[in-house]
Amino acid sequence: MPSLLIAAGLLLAYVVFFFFFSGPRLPKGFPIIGAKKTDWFPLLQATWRNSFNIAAGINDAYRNHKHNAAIMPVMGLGADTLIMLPSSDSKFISEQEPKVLSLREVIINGLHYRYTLSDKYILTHPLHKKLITTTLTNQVGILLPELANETTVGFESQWGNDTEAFREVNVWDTVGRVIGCATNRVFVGLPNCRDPKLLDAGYAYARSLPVSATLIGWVWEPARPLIARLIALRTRAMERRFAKVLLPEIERRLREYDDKEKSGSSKNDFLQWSIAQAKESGDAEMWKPTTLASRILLMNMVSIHTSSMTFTNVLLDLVSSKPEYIEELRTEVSTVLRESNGVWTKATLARAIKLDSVFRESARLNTSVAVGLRRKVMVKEGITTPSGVHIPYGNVCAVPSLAVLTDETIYPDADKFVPFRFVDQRHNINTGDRPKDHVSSSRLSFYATSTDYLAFGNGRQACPGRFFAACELKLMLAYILMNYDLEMMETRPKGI
Ligand code: HEM
Repeated sequence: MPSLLIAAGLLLAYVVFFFFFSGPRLPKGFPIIGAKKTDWFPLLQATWRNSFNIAAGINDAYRNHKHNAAIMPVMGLGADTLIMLPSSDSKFISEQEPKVLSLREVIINGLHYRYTLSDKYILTHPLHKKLITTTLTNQVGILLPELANETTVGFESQWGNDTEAFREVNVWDTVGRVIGCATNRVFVGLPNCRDPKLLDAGYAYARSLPVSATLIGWVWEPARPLIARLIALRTRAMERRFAKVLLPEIERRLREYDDKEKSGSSKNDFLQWSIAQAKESGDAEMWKPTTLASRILLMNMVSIHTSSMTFTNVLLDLVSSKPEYIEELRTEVSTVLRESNGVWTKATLARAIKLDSVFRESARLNTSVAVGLRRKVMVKEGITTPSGVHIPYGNVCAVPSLAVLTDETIYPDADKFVPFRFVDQRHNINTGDRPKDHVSSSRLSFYATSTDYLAFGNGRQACPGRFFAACELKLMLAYILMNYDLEMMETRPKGI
């Protein structure tokens, strides 16, 4: 009995410490989303409710606190407690530089990279972001044939090429595999991109990381250096496994780079660009083989799950809609391809506006970014937003993006999948005798962000990989449409 009492006392002390004394100073007087008047521990009980039904919390924030801020306690979003701002503050947040409001700090803290990633250098020197925005985005057109080849090889192996009988496939698993190979074709090239050991380790790391990070988040901070390391053992083992497969290739390329420095390498992939970038920086830490391997692992982390989720959703939306939509898409794809002699180029993809709209619409309805524009306040004096909210240093703010993306006043029939919604909007911009407004029209393409469309975030810290992702995913869907018959489903499987 006494030991039970001691355990209960310790638990209570922990809960009180965790929720009332840990973390940054919260602004006072704000309503708590998810709390009820009858709650004994409003913050604690609201955390529980919000974490298990985040959509309800977000919709509550949007409906009931449209013009004022509220506190949203929730586990696992990069902070124990978010300051949910009215969406009218989205523009202001989007415009802030990382040294004022930082997304990276949210990611690093949320995923507890201090314990879950061995190489800290890539966190303090996130040069991969520059490579994504510049080299990767510029090279996408040149890399399309390789992506197309990997798509064909991937689907033939995952879905087969039986022309007689339908076969049931697990979309998430098979698509994840194809995307893993195609993306790594661009990251590390052949033959490593098809190495199941590399793909499995990258995948396992991405799966175990959020679990480890969530568990670490529950550990009392002073005890973390010890306990967190134990929790992260599996995640770190996956990181080592990934590096083990890639290290021989990295070391070979580093030797080749030094030999051929004057003549240049024949490889055109992310690893090669990272080596060149590291060597140009003159900082030997940057070209340590393990640092380069961790950078590629991080790239796998940020790209493959997001892209697989987006693609799985688009496919499920289409097969649960109308066969006419699929036919319209097939007609568009075959027309644009015929016009470019059967070769995919950036321009060919840009002409497939129905294909583009389907992705934008599906990502709107099924966004994985329920809480958008998460940013940590980095300035000691805190920030004051245009809506008049003052957020002290160290807090994490956000906006209810899921609710914005399904707001009837912005997107009529918001709960419905309307695949060509953005094609119609583009036509409305360019009807009549007015000169064609290509700029406004392109603002409705899949990768375009705005305060009303936060599937890729928005502003200075929006997803840098979205141009690449959009090209890769559209190419893959076009392939499926032209090479497979899809059996329609009566009910759209629920996203979990
Ligand atoms: C459909 C697929 C994808 C989706 C839905 C997606 C979504 C996002 C979102 C919502 C953010 C946060 C932006 C913000 O808060 O303003 C983000 C950040 C990021 N994304 Fe993506 N992403 C995708 C694919 C990719 C790919 C393919 C890459 C790499 C090639 C990538 C690299 C990154 C990086 C590095 C960041 C962090 C940016 C920073 O630290 O400032 N993403 N992504």
